[in-house]
Amino acid sequence: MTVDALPVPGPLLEARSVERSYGKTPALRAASLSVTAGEILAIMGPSGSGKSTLLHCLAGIFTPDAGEVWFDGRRLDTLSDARRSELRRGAFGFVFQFGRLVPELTVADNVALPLLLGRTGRKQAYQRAHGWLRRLELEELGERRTGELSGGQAQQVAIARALVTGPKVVFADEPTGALDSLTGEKVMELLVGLAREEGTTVILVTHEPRVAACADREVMVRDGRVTDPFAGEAVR
Ligand SMILES: Nc1ncnc2c1ncn2[C@@H]1O[C@H](COP(=O)(O)OP(=O)(O)OP(=O)(O)O)[C@@H](O)[C@H]1O
Repeated sequence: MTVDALPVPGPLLEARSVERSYGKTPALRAASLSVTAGEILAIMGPSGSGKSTLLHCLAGIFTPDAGEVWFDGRRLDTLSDARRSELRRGAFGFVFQFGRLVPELTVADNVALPLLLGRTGRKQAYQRAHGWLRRLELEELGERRTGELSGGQAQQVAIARALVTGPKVVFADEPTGALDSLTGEKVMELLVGLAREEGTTVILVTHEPRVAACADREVMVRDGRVTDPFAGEAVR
């Protein structure tokens, strides 16, 4: 065992005293958080408190200025950019507020894309993409351009794209933020239902208590620190 290896089982993903600033603006101050495999966690907190920055650090998109991030028994923040990108492609899926689908591509292309960017062959990538679209009852949209979708349809396609690689963790940053509340609820039910079926961990940033209520656990970020909203104390 190397110094940078944790015994397994342990937390699947963990931030340890993570600090991160934008220039002189501190966004995270000793933020600590740990998530177990299969858990659905909601991160809440006021605007500007550091939620998105924490999500980006956990996902290995940002590297912390100080502190550590561990994933599946390995130190994530000290990996090279190339290794972190590879790990993100294979083990993580992402759902963003506005779907962020590629408008020049069809729905099926968008869902197949994470596989095509990895090492999956074209035929298999499209088979899997169509399989997910069937599962979501969206198959008839496969050849449409994403600009022709409603907001709710676009988020469902984004969920298919996030899950198509069979990720261990899905990061969702305000996934219902651009939707009306009924559509948002349906999108959340879909995401949570599929994650539970697949055993996928979900880390969800949201402002909406109703969305957070779908999670197994809620934490609050305030002034760059993670707290338990019920205990009002820092989370270990
Ligand atoms: N690119 C950036 N450049 C400078 N400051 C930034 C940048 N991104 C975020 N910040 C600042 O860092 C702090 C935390 O921002 P972050 O986006 O993580 O908060 P948040 O809780 O996700 O906010 P919101 O709920 O409004 O999306 C804020 O003070 C914000 O103004």
